[in-house]
Amino acid sequence: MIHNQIPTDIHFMRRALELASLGQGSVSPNPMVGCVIVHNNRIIGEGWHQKYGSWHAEVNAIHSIQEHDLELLPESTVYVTLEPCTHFGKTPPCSDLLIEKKVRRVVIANVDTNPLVGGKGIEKLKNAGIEITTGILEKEARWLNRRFFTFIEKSRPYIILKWAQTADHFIARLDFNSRWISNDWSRRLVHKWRGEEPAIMVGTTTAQYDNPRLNVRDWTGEDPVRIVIDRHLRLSPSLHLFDQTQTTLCYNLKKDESREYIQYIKCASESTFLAEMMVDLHQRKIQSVIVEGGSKFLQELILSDLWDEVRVFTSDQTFGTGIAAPAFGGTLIDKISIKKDQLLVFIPVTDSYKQSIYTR
Ligand SMILES: NC(=O)C1=CN([C@@H]2O[C@H](COP(=O)(O)OP(=O)(O)OC[C@H]3O[C@@H](n4cnc5c(N)ncnc54)[C@H](OP(=O)(O)O)[C@@H]3O)[C@@H](O)[C@H]2O)C=CC1
Ligand SMILES: Nc1c(N[C@@H]2O[C@H](COP(=O)(O)O)[C@@H](O)[C@H]2O)[nH]c(=O)[nH]c1=O
Ligand SMILES: [Zn+2]
Repeated sequence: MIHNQIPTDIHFMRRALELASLGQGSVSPNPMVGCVIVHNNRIIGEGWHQKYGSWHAEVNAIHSIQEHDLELLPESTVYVTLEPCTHFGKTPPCSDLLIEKKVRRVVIANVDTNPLVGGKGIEKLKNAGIEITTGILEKEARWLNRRFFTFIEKSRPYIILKWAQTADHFIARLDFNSRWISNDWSRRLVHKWRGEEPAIMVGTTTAQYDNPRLNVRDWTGEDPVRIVIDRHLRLSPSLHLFDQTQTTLCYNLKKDESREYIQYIKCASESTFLAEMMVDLHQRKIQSVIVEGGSKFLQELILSDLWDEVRVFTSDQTFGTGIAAPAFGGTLIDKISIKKDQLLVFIPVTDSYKQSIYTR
């Protein structure tokens, strides 16, 4: 590659990433993918993967090209955030399409670690004589698709732990009342987040005392699948979680049972409970989950290294006494003030690829 091509490649890949991000919340368990087609520094086509099961980014980008520009394809560069696919999934392989259109060059951010694709797309394009560049904005693209890559590489959902704590680090009063620690604006942001993940999870005591709805009310977005831990089936069926307005999965040690909106999933033992739950969630293709407490359950996940992001709101209220917030160690990657609340975002210390984005 000619050295001075890199700033140009970064410029157009940034646009492709921007387009990819428009698929957030609609494409899971697929990755978000964006594509930009460029001829002589002019964008002639753009597209992104818009919905699970629908056309891939490359197809949408090619379809967006105006009739009179189609002849430019053999002299064009395709910027795509993920290696083009080679398999017949819900749509035909994108690598075949790019070969058929005889594009000159393909620039890729991430090689796909999906075993169905893994390097095969690049190989196929190269064999067809197409020039390939990889690794442009690789870390940024991996961060955007962190849910997808974690799901594929760790065979479990990407796990976001979220809680609100007082300035003296309590998540509830001693009588289990936690309404409300964070302010209206922070809680509205949480509703946006709920719409961004396919599933939301809480522990038994939280389900019992808060009787949460766990839906998206203060933002627009699809309601996530609700997941509750109730190992000994102590929860009352009259809770909102079981109101049949949305699917609820209940992981327990007692029974397997499937009803229209409620599925009880039995894990074999206490000691393997969390691991079994992860296997089951992976099988159900639940790519990510936001865990909204309580403290005990969050702590169990932290102790088992089952987390990828912590988002914690700290308000200016103090309780003096109460249920302590979970303890954890992580690397701070973001800090935002929301009126008087402070939102801090952490990732595990060991996640070097994510950290490198923030420490450059
Ligand atoms: N401020 C905030 O952001 C939030 C505050 N809250 C507050 O927190 C309080 C409840 O929190 P807390 O008392 O900590 O309870 P939790 O809601 O965390 O309930 C404890 C959970 O941990 C499970 N558990 C315990 N040990 C294990 C293990 N080894 N493996 C797997 N699971 C395990 C329990 O299972 P089981 O019981 O089935 O045995 C139960 O589901 C409420 O007052 C609520 O209002 C809740 C959420 C958020
Ligand atoms: N108290 C508290 C939170 N509590 C979380 O919100 C849940 C209630 O959800 P819903 O019934 O859908 O409104 C509750 O069970 C707990 O998980 N969240 C916050 O952002 N800030 C707060 O101060
Ligand atoms: Zn494809």
